[in-house]
Amino acid sequence: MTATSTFYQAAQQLIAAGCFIDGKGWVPATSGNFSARLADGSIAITVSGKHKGYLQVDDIMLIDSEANSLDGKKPSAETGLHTALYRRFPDIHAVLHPHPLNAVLVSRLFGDEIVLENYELLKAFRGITTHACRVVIPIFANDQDISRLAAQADAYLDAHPDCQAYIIAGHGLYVWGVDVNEALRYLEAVDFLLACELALRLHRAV
Ligand SMILES: CSCCC(=O)C(=O)COP(=O)(O)O
Ligand SMILES: [Zn+2]
Repeated sequence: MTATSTFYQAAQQLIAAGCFIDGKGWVPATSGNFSARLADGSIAITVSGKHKGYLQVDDIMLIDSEANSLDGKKPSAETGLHTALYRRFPDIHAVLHPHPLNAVLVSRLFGDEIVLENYELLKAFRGITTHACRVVIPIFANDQDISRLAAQADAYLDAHPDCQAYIIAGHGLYVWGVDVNEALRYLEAVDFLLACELALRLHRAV
């Protein structure tokens, strides 16, 4: 397969992911960004400022592993968070960052993490084979300085290498996977589980 067709294939996957994610209402008002790492180590990523539900091939661009544009286009403002995840996890090939309502609400109501336990849907995560386990999703303070935000995530991931998603407070969610489909599965699972925790919190409050 040529480098071009690999890019085209990745772009099609990100476009389809954007349609699906937008259908769920998870990328309002041009929010969010998506990327896929190609076989040669370059990264297909959404151009900054595009509506992620209406992406065209032209709205996906190519960067190197250091976040340098390879085609003159302007990558996502949050590119540094994507490249930091690809550097850390050699096996992942997709990073999805939506702004789902449930993740934003959780970040307002819970502290610096949310603990998910005893849910069958936890088996959506790679390596989890039983509901009887504990998955922690950290909540980081938002920061307009993406290098500082990446350092915050890196410090956490150093200590918690099995972490599969994080929330940025008042902002959104990051998930990653071996491919776009796995990252999408994690996104759907996390959103469902956050909705469960929010409903429980509401139920206990009344
Ligand atoms: C309009 S949302 C503010 C920026 C943001 O958080 C985001 O996810 C989209 O930024 P991008 O540069 O990737 O379009
Ligand atoms: Zn964002």
